[in-house]
Amino acid sequence: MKKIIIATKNKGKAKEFKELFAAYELDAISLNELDGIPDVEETGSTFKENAALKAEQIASMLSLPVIADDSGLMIDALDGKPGVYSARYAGEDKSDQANIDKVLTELHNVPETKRTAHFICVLAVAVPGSATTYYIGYCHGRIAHSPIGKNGFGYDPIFIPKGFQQTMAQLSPEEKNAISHRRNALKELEASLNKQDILLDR
Ligand SMILES: O=c1[nH]c(=O)c2ncn([C@@H]3O[C@H](COP(=O)(O)OP(=O)(O)OP(=O)(O)O)[C@@H](O)[C@H]3O)c2[nH]1
Ligand SMILES: [Mg+2]
Repeated sequence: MKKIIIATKNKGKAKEFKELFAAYELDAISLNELDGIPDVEETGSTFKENAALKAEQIASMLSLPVIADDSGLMIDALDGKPGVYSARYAGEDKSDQANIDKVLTELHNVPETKRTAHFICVLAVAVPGSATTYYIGYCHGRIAHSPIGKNGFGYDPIFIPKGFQQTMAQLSPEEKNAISHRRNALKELEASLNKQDILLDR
């Protein structure tokens, strides 16, 4: 099976990319499967900048084509927060539980109709010697009043996708992968997947 490298150390993302790329008969290799890859500092102020930093630094380190995902949750009542800081919203230790608690506290007293939010995923494709390309996907929904469900990762237990009555964490992996921001970004990339030199033969 051909391989593709995804510059992430997030186990939830890595699992979803394995599942999503399997549909294209591609094996998505995350940084957790490679030895000695340092963390890339996410110093950008936009999803695009951070996705580029991750993809380009790892691509130049490995001299191989690399895809990176920078993603997050944007809540309308919080002026788009947690946004680019989604992973570290409640602190540097990147605790999903603490992030969820912080969001629910901030949305305390915000009524149903004002709890709208969306996930965003920006994929950056870095190929050594070529200009980096970008693909964006969204998933719209609203924030629940309490966490429910055990699937997924991050804010999934408090995110109810549009058209659903359950949280993302109550959906099966197949259901999430059919509607997620990551899926929608990958749909944009799909057309150039075979055109671009981003697949590894070994
Ligand atoms: O409920 C969720 N379902 C999702 O599908 C999802 N996608 C992103 N997020 C949140 O946004 C941060 C990304 O930050 P991020 O792109 O910097 O990734 P990260 O730091 O976790 O790993 P890496 O890929 O950088 O190694 C994550 O940690 C999560 O908090 C999600 N939450
Ligand atoms: Mg990160």
